[in-house]
Order: sequence, then C-alpha cells, then structure tokens
Amino acid sequence: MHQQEIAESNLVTRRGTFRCVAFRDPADGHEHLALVYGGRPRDDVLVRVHSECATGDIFGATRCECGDQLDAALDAIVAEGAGILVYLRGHEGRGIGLVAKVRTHILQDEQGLDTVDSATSLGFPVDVRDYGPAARVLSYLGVRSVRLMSNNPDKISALQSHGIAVAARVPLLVPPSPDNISYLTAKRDRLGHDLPQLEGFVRGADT
Ligand SMILES: Nc1nc2c(ncn2[C@@H]2O[C@H](COP(=O)(O)OP(=O)(O)OP(=O)(O)O)[C@@H](O)[C@H]2O)c(=O)[nH]1
Repeated sequence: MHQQEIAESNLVTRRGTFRCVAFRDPADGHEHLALVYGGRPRDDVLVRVHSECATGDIFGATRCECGDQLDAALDAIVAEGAGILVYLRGHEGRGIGLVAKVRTHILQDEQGLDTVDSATSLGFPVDVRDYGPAARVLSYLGVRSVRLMSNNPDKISALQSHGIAVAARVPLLVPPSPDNISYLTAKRDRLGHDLPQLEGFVRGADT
C-alpha cells in the first residue's frame, strides 16, 4: 500500500488505547480501518474482520447481530491483551450497499422473506464482499497468520486465498433473540455459518 494512503495514530477508547490505522485500499478505493491492540502483532494474532453494518454497528439494530459481534470481538481482543479488528467499509449489506440492504429489510418485514431471498428477489447478489483490503492491511502490519473470529467458513477461505493463513477459527457467538433468530437461522441454513447456539432456541420462549 502507498504510504500516502495510510495514516496512523493512537486511539483512546473506553476499552483502552488502540493503534488506529486508517487506509485507502488501492483496489476498491474505500477508506478502511484497522484497530491494533497490544503492540506489534505476532503470528497467530487474534483478528476480527468485520463488515460494515451502519444499522447494527452504530445504532444497535437488533434484527442482525452485527453490533453485538463488534462489541464481543473488541472485548475478546482486550481480554487477550492483543489483537486486531479490521473494519471493512464498502461491505454494507454484504457488499450491495445500504439502500439495497434496507430494501431487503422491507421484503423481510412485509413478505417474510429471509436475508437470502430478499436480496435475490430484488436482483441483488447475496454476497459480493472482497476481503483483499483486509489481507493487504494485515500484510502491511506484518501479520502472516491469524486466529480469526468468525462463524463464516467463506471468510476463512477468502482470507487464505489472499495470502493470510488462518491458524484457527474462533467462534464469535452472540445469543439468539426473538429479533435476530430469523436472520441467524438463515445464516446457518442458507449460508452455511456455524451457529451452534441456535440449537434449542424456541422462538418467543423468552419474550
Ligand atoms: N443484504 C443484507 N445484508 C445484511 C442484512 N443484515 C445484515 N447484513 C450485512 O451483513 C454483513 C455481515 O455479514 P454476516 O453474513 O451477518 O456475517 P459474516 O460477517 O459473513 O460472518 P461472521 O464473521 O460470522 O460475522 C454486514 O455487512 C451487514 O451490513 C440483511 O438483511 N441483508
């Protein structure tokens, strides 16, 4: 990556001080962010590669578990004493964008379609995310292998295809709720995510 497209500073947060690495990826042109905790990363560092979700990450929407996963990943990194969170812009709605994602929400709410069918019935692809920017910033940080916090097997193969070894997958499981159970179930049944916490959840049991 070109030095002119990267800026680094310390970022003091309520969890502690991170190294904030902002960068513009040369391939997709988006400005992304890596938050590094605990000094110079070592091999097999704990990493979360998080896709932008304005509704969940910023405003705490409960229909998806994005905001809870962001919090849990940062907590896990701080608890371990080291780690990296890569926050990928341009990934909104699995890459289809915010307006398109909200259109899928309309179909989910009004017609009961799941997160997959609501996209395809509008003519959108289900997932067009590019993990190249994450791999490039990890390489820039000197990271060759990671323990990746994710339940998505495709994310692991995508990172590996971009040259980052995934030494282990670390589950990032948030509790199901009546609000997110449809979304989580579709991720498990239609997208192949590993979500064992859904076993035994009875919709409405804890409302
Ligand atoms: N198209 C669409 N995208 C959504 C919807 N809800 C959340 N998203 C997006 O989904 C992305 C997160 O992807 P997920 O499939 O939930 O999870 P993942 O990142 O692949 O997997 P994990 O690493 O296990 O979290 C974010 O970019 C969200 O904006 C939805 O209803 N429709």
